[in-house]
Amino acid sequence: MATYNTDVAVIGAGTAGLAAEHHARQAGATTLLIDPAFAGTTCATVGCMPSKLLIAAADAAHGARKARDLGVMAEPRVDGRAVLKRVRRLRDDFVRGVRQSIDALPEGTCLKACARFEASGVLVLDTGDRVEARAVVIATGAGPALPKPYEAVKDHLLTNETIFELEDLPESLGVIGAGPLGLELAQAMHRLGVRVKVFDAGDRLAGLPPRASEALHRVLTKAFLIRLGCKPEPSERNAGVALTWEGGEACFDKLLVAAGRPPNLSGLDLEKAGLELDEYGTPRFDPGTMQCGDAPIFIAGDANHDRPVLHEASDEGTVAGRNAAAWPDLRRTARKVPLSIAFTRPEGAVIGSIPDGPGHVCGKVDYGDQGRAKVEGRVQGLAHIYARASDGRLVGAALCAPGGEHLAHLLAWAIQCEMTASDMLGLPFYHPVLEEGLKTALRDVCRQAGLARPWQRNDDPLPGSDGGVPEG
Ligand SMILES: Cc1cc2nc3c(=O)[nH]c(=O)nc-3n(C[C@H](O)[C@H](O)[C@H](O)COP(=O)(O)OP(=O)(O)OC[C@H]3O[C@@H](n4cnc5c(N)ncnc54)[C@H](O)[C@@H]3O)c2cc1C
Ligand SMILES: NC(=O)c1ccc[n+]([C@@H]2O[C@H](COP(=O)([O-])OP(=O)(O)OC[C@H]3O[C@@H](n4cnc5c(N)ncnc54)[C@H](O)[C@@H]3O)[C@@H](O)[C@H]2O)c1
Repeated sequence: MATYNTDVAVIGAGTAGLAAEHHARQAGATTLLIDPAFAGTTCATVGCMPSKLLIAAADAAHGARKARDLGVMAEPRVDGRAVLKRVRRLRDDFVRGVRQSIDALPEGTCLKACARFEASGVLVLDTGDRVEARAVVIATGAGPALPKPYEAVKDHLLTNETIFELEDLPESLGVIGAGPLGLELAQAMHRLGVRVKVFDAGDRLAGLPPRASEALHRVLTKAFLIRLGCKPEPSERNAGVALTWEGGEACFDKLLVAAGRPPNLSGLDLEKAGLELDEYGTPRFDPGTMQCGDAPIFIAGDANHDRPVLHEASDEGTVAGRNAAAWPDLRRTARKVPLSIAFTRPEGAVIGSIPDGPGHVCGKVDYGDQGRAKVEGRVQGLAHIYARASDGRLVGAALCAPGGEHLAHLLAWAIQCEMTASDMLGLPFYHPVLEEGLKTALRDVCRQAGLARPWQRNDDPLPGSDGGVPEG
């Protein structure tokens, strides 16, 4: 049994943990990085990358099928084994890249073990070794929730940790959870020819505000069933699994459980670290420094359940690592504008803050009537842009729109640059592009906020450019 001494111990070698270790070392600290597997990050192995690879195949199948609307006849034949083989092959390339960066860490940095706290700066490992550290970064990520009723049908369940290992596509798939994870994979599977139905206990899709969620619901339910406000009961049925709900029943080969990803904190014995926990058992922390209370303990990435997306895990790890190394000399960061994107088609996105109540205006555009969207045969969705009524300063937006992943970035950047709707209208908009749709919503903001539009620009609608203003 060894006792290791270090300046900074990082628990978890995912995106947040790797960033924390790197930046603590850059700041001059000695470091130890502890992980039971060093398998690669969630993003590369079972998250962002394999899901987007599956979506890429689904886009290809859908594009071929839709081509006939443009007068091009094609009938796709989906080879499920080949699709999944490509997903894994390219996924493994991404994972190899992560593993190479782990292999390149200075010798002795990595400890292959599961860690838990014995005291504030003391960790015990499941190898029996101990680590004593001046500061600790918790970067243990999150894992799939398994609601109790689903334990009885375990053999038929898939999660994001197993779905990409399938050798072939199932014939049918029930999806529990209409968050980004459930919806992205449900739509991809549907487009690849799998019979899909989605169930969610809540009333929103992909965490979107009501109007954007309704718009996405309208589009997606043209293709497959989505039941909201529904917690079906699972049971074994022949070689598959049945879901029963009030007034209905359906059988599936497999169920994908996408019911959220709570942080991996339960095995850490956080109470021994003396941390104050919130009602979910997550340490209270300062999002400007990532410090937990006033302890020399920092928490980053999905483990803190604050902004569980990749770019935030990376940034939070950077701040946590730097501050752990310099503790008690902490540096505070201003957070980026919140940005989350669900890669459904059309994409759903929430940017900044969605205000509720007076003091704000909401400019709207209907992508059902937008020039470039018509050209592409993608006339679906909307964008709502929120701004302060007093000066038109942009504060947030919700989208369900073709090209939404790009529109969302433009809006996030404009909000972070503290632009007004008029400022944004003053920027170049090429023609004919999906971005032109945003001009309708920005003009709508200017009108409602009594804001002058740039005098030297013609921002009136061009034929076949802007979308219409939706009612309501
Ligand atoms: C299917 C899916 C798709 C996604 N798509 C996107 C997307 O398109 N865009 C986006 O921005 N985000 C996406 N995300 C979210 C993104 O993947 C996560 O926010 C990000 O990977 C979190 O990184 P992390 O470092 O916090 O956790 P992880 O990468 O999960 O790392 C946590 C590490 O901690 C280790 N660990 C756990 N407990 C212990 C312990 N006790 N001791 C030692 N080590 C421990 C684990 O082994 C693991 O290596 C997706 C997630 C999923 C599941
Ligand atoms: N594009 C992206 O950025 C992306 C994609 C996939 C996943 N992710 C991340 O992965 C994490 C997990 O995603 P998620 O979609 O699973 O989480 P989520 O929490 O966003 O959604 C889970 C959904 O499951 C529903 N649910 C929970 N228990 C249920 C039950 N018993 N029956 C029916 N419905 C139930 C909830 O109402 C909720 O809508 C999130 O942190 C997300 O940010 C991100």
